[in-house]
Amino acid sequence: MNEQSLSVREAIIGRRSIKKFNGQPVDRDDLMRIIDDAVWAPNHQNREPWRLVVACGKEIFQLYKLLRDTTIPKWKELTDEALDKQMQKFTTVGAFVFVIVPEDVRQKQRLEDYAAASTFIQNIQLLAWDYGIGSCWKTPDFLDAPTFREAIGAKPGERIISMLQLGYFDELPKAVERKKAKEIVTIFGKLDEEEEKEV
Ligand SMILES: Cc1cc2nc3c(=O)[nH]c(=O)nc-3n(C[C@H](O)[C@H](O)[C@H](O)COP(=O)(O)O)c2cc1C
Repeated sequence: MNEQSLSVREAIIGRRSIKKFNGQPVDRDDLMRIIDDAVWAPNHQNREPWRLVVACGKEIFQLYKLLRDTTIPKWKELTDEALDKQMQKFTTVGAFVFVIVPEDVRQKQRLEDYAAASTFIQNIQLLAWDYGIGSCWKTPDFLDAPTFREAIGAKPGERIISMLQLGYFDELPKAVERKKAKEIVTIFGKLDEEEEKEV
């Protein structure tokens, strides 16, 4: 159960993508609570354009097999040790969340739905962070592979937009500096210096 309570600012600034997990499982009830809160994301016309396929708890072992077959096609030729090593990037993850979005044929709606689902995913990441759970939004090419889509249960007209990995970690990665507001903001209507002198 969550005892922490970060401010929104602390969660936004402090969250980092975790790419190295320590193998501790994520409790499914915690994950379901996080998802129940994350759905309060902005979304146009309340379409709630997302559904999730989650692998957490003992079902995660089924997903490992799928990830093995998908990413290491010649796995049978490897020693157990070599296979374990290659699989570590998956087997140390505490939970996987595949986020599936409808691909509306209308471009505006499709973009809106992708944007809304992105805010939903960030909600999951920030809420998880508050539980002490790290995450990384991953978009490997295999998310679009027909065999993988079928195994996950993505239907025609749906897109898997994220393999969200969640789990516990021992090391906090260093943040890469972000641009400051003054580097990315143009004040609309602001006179340039020459014009200001003339006024
Ligand atoms: C749409 C999207 C796709 C991403 N795909 C990957 C990915 O495939 N592999 C990966 O390691 N990180 C991926 N990331 C995570 C970024 O690498 C990470 O957010 C970025 O390095 C900034 O680090 P931070 O999240 O710790 O601030 C993705 C992030 C987003 C938003």
